[in-house]
Amino acid sequence: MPCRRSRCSCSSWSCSPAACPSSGRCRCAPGSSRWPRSAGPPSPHCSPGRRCAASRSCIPTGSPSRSPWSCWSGWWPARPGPCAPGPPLRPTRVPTSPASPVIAPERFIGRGNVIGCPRRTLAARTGDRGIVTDSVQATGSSRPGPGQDDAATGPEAELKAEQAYVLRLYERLDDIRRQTIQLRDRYLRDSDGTPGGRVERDIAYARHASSLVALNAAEDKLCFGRLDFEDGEDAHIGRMGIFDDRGDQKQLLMDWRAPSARPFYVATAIAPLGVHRRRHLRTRRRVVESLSDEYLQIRTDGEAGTGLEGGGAPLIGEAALLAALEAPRTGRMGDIVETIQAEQDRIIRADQRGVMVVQGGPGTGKTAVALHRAAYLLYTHREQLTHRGVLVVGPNATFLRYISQVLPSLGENAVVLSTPADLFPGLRATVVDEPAVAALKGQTRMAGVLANALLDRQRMPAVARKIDFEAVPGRVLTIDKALMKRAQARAWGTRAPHNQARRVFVRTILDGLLKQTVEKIDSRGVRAGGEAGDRIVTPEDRDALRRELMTDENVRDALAELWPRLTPQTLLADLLGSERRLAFAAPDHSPADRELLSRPAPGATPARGVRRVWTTSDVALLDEAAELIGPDDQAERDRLARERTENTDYAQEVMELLDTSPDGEGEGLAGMVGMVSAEDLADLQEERVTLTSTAERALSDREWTYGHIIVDEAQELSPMIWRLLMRRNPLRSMTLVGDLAQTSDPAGATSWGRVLRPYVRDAWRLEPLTVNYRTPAEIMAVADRVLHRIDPGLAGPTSVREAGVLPWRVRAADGELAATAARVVAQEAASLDGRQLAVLVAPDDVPAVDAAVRAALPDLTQPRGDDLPPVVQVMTVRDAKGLEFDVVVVVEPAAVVASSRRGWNDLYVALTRSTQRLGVVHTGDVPAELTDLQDVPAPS
Ligand SMILES: Nc1ncnc2c1ncn2[C@@H]1O[C@H](COP(=O)(O)OP(=O)(O)OP(=O)(O)O)[C@@H](O)[C@H]1O
Repeated sequence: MPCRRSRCSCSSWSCSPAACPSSGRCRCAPGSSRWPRSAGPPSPHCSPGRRCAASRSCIPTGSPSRSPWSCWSGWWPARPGPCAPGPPLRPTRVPTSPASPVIAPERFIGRGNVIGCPRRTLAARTGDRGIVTDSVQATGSSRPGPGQDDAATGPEAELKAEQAYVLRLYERLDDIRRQTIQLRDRYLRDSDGTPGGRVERDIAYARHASSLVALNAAEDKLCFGRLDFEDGEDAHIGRMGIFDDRGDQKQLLMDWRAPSARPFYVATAIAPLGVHRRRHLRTRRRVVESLSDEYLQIRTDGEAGTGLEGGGAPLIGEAALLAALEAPRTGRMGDIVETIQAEQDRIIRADQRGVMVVQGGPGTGKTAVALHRAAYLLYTHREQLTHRGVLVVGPNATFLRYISQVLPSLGENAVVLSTPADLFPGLRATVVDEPAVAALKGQTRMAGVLANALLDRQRMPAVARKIDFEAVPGRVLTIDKALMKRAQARAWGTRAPHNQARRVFVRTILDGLLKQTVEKIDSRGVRAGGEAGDRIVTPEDRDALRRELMTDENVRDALAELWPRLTPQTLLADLLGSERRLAFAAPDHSPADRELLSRPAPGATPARGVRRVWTTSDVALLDEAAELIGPDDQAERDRLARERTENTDYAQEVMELLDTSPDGEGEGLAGMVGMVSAEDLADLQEERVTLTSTAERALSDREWTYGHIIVDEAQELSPMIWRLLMRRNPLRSMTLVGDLAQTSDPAGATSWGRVLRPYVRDAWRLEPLTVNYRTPAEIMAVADRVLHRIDPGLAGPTSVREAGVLPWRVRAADGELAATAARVVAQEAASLDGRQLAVLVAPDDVPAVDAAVRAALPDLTQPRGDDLPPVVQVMTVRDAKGLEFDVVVVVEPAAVVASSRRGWNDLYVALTRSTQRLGVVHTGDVPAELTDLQDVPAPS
């Protein structure tokens, strides 16, 4: 029998008042005697007949395409098991000791000459030995053009030979481009005009147009490497595969993602993989500017000679790598396809199945690796992934703009980029909750709160509901408690989400009301002298009565009251806006927490007619609510009907316009009038709509499931957002990149195991990144002290290079913080030469510092063309997440630390954004970790 305690949210068939805990609220606990054993009506907390392995209670999710049940903290596990406690909260840094099994066995083995590098890598400075590098740079006179004399010898000859080869590649690229354009245009011309032909034409056109985009993307740095093998073979490596169109159709250029190109990124002198020489080509447009060679044999004849015991990181293509790292930042991230390092390559090419976590400190290339992995997976599993799409989630819109060029530059456009806040179609949440509210809304128990909120809307009143219905004798119909309960039980029995289950609820109530109506009419007939058992109401009358009941306003009102049709927005807005509903749905939250939940975000004033301004933390709640409620089919049908009418009306207008237009330009179309109906034209319009790209369809469909999901800054996501993402990827093919030491979101992660266990148990793999490519060693030494403050057990990544400049600090007089910061920034800006500078401040200091810096540097604080950010920007650390700048000035670090619960993590992030120079401006004391920064006087 169902639980009958008045405030019990369990509704389980196996709970009886006697078995209910004395708390007054019955909770089915896994394995307890109250845990239901036989199938009964679904309850928001119990899953019939099964034990939950991962949580104390479970809720139905109801989407037929997915697992029908999910735990509060994840999906219903495939196999039942015992509840397991999570791992300790303490962030666990990946081991960096040589004994670690996760570190590649190859060790770095030195280098020879590096020409044109202003500074040497730390590994070079420590005198490592092994791979021998030679570089050749083109002089103005040595750059050969087509048909130029090739008589030079030695390095110059090499350069000329490469130039000739590269020109040949570009010729082929031009050929392929021409052919693609011809094909594309032929499809346009030759379409047979039938609806099928038009669809075929559009698909072919889209395919060739996208190939053309990829071909154009390959134009810059088409070829960047070459491998010479010990057996005398060689291969050029580049952005795409190119084959000769003559003779034996030999491969001229190998796509960097092809398996055979792998030695370019991982071969070392210890494991040369058959490679004798690795060559990096630096090109500008179609001109080869320089070459640098690494010989992967161990020398025995000189200083750089033998021995494998060098220290430092296993760098590949050091000259090219250093050139890339020393280059000024542009405000947009670039690809690293020429200089991917071995530990990064391993991650990029890893099996797409399962969940892989890439944990690495600042600047270790997590973002770069994640994006190159997307390109690699699309190349390797093109069919599957273009169809289902790849989703890349980044922390905010600024970050997405920052990385937006990387995949297009690799020729890949079929990727959906989104912030967590944009993952609920049709909603653009920009308002941010207070940290305490965001932390609460991010907790998994909010799933239970929403399930309770829904249950609240499905509760039946304690008294019968009377309905005024004209067609029945006495004009009154009654929905009594028994009928309500029967309808409720049948609706629950469908295990469908709320809106779908409503159909069954409504049908049951209507059946009951119809029965009453018929009985009343029949019994009136008996009273009027008929025989008992006579049927006055014919089957046709029954149908008519049913229709009347369905359309009767009073009946509809009663149904809407008993089992309302809901949207996620109404459910959540009603919940957060009502003390009573919150008290019912969140009984385990303290009154103070419930008050926080109901609090509108600071500065968020709803517009007229809008009940609530949605915040970024509401997105996951809305998605969860949508999962419980299910789509409102009726609303969708109404929308489609409305769209259809609009399209037909529009088409009708076009037809009328053509009919009256004078002959001339529109003649062809005007001639069609009379042959084509407005409906046909409307069909054409709808056809166009269905041909939108995978990315567009995926973004507009909440139930879309992606082939692979990549999450950057994954440590920032709340448990509720993880639930949303897992629903978008039931196959659990995911790459998550992040750094637990950089978590700043109050609801963010402190342990990967804790995040993932509810969804995949322990079946996820950890890949570490250990080398910092961004932050110079001098700055990292300071950041490491802050990291030690966060957790003495953590070790930061090893910087790959020094910048040659020590970090410094300037003390400002009291009340002079903003003005001094502006003077410091102006002084730095004088030598910026187009490089990027960021001023990172605590949120409260942004207005004053921003105003002072803008006043001092009005030109440099304006956005540039091509959607590029200003050269000088003032921002919070949170907004700078994932970004990097040539110069960083941190203003009042103590305020950064004090401004949030994870202030030390924020300071760590702030200190590690710079690629060259770091300065600190402060009034009060700096944190002890920064006291030994070089003290310099304030500029006047
Ligand atoms: N193999 C490489 N070759 C050239 N540049 C690289 C390489 N790896 C990383 N970089 C560069 O190092 C910088 C830092 O990379 P990225 O932003 O991906 O690091 P991250 O680990 O995501 O950093 P954070 O966690 O601090 O945001 C970028 O400019 C990137 O282009």
